[in-house]
Amino acid sequence: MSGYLDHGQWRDGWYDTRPTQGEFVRTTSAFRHWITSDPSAVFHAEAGRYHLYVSLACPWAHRTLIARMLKGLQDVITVSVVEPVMTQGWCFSDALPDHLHGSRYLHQLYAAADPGYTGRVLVPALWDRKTGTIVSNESSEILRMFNSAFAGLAQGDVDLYPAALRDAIDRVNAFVYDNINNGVYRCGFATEQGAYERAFERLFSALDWVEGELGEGPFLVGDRPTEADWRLFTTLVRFDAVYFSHFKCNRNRIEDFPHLSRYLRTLYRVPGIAATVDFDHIKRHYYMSHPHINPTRIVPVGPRLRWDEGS
Ligand SMILES: N[C@@H](CCC(=O)N[C@@H](CS)C(=O)NCC(=O)O)C(=O)O
Repeated sequence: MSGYLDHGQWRDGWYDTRPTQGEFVRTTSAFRHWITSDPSAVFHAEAGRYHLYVSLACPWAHRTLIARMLKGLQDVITVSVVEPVMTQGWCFSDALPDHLHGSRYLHQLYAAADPGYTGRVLVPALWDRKTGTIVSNESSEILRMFNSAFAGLAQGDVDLYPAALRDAIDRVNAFVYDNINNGVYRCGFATEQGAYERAFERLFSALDWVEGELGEGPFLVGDRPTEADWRLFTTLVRFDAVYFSHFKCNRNRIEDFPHLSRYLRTLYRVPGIAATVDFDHIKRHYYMSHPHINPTRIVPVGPRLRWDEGS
């Protein structure tokens, strides 16, 4: 199941919510180097140098895969995908191998990057072949690096973080992260009724707010999708299939919000995006990796989702 590294040694274990009255508190990402386009920097953008480890189930990793695809960095950044169901945390298999090191578990790479590492073993993780370490395991920063540092190597010319919109994007991101991206986890991983209900109220009042905003304009900021939209998208696309039932986020489905559901369809239909969404991985990961929430580990068959059909 899930666990963590304790001075480089794997230990099984879940998040301890006792000190926070049942509230889930996300741990901060440990590897925070920054890749730049400056050739004299230790970590500079180069084709074939960096390798991205992702889970197709994970909404945070999904952001980085979307940025890689929209920027046209598929030939520049190589990828390994972990198995959706955790064993010793994230793992690899013959079908889904670690293309770079042939490891069995992602925690082996964390221990290789830092033999004394203590903490959770998270995706996404961006590995540097040259220095043999993890450059970053913070999705928001990997997304920004793909957008800016790698722009000169990119096939696509889309800018996900345009200079003129940065303040507005940062404001929306902070709100969406606290209340929605992390909000669904706060609902699902709460271990006391009060903590769950507080997260639930915040989540749905935030979705109501976004619904209102999307009644005024097609995207969160400006008239084309920016990173703010893609960061929201990875939560919305999982919502009706997983968060609604598994995480008890069940006041409404996204399908029940006219503007949010229209917006979700629009983003899903951007060329290349549907191929980054894997419902088999998404559903098997959540329903099978959290036995304290779903002890039978049965994966629901539904719901029927119709984003790629007519609106
Ligand atoms: N702040 C991180 C969060 C990443 C994260 O929490 N990833 C989850 C998967 S959705 C994970 O790897 N969890 C494994 C664990 O907690 O043991 C980011 O945005 O990159």
